[in-house]
Amino acid sequence: MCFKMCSCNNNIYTYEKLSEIKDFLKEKIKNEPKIGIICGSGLGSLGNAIADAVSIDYADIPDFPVSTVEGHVGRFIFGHIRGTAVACMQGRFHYYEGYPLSICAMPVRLMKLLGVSYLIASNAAGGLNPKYKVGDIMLQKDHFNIMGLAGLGPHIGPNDSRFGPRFFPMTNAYDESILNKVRQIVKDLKMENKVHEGVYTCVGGPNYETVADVRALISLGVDSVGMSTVHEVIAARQCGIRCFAFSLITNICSTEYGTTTEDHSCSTEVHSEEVLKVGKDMEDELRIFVEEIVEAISQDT
Ligand SMILES: O=P(O)(O)O[C@@H]1C[C@H](O)[C@@H](CO)O1
Ligand SMILES: Nc1nc2[nH]cnc2c(=O)[nH]1
Repeated sequence: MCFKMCSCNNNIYTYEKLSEIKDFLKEKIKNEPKIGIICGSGLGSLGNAIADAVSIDYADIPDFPVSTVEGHVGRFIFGHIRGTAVACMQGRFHYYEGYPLSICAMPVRLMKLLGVSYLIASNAAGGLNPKYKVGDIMLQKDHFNIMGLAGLGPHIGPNDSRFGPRFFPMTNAYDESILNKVRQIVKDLKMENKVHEGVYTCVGGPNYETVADVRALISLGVDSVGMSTVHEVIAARQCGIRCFAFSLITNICSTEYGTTTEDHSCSTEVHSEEVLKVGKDMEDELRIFVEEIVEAISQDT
């Protein structure tokens, strides 16, 4: 299948096509997943604690895109976390890979067809809020949809109401009742010193931000910047999935021009190696954090 799409959005992932993919997956999995989990860059190990795991590589799913980025394995893991059936994406699709936002967010619609009613999305992000440190976690209280303001979204083009209404609110995009449960988990796990709440934004990437970009985003009230999640949450809210998302702060975005070192790099530059390393360093702590969240959500009826 050709993944090229024009901006007028002839979405190849129609309801019928996603139903075919759903049927293909359903034959391979034992239980209907209740919670969908999307692992951010370097955070794939969140899926390693899944019991009764059935792994399905994206490459083995008919007509499915593939992950092209380091830190994104490119497979679904279906199974259980603390007794709750989950569908975990070890690898997501990004706009900068050349996929339109409708394809980047398509797996969320697929998860809905599989039975998912809650989404936990994670991302690696740069910290803009001066209080943030590398290794901190930012619970997404909200997002600022820069790409949407520029007319890009997962839902541009003809609307199939089986995926949800044409117009829908985003006022409570991030579910307050899940956030309350997570606030309690943060206290119980004694993580208050490294957990914040803030506003995330997704930019097109794949380059990181200039100093001017960073200063502008800060002035707009944004606390963390990445290259994903927003369009996934939009697709999720359109089809009625309740959402929780968090950023792992993998680097601090620089508001000052750095000094150039002898090898012509810059003292304040961010590199993808450090982004992935911070994810790796945090994997055990984050896995427990996500397990607790799954358990708390599963008590919600
Ligand atoms: O998939 P996420 O949003 O975690 O990935 C972020 C954005 C880029 O893909 C990558 C940059 O290092 O991390
Ligand atoms: N756009 C963006 N994405 C990131 N992902 C991890 N760190 C960053 C960052 O600083 N900027």
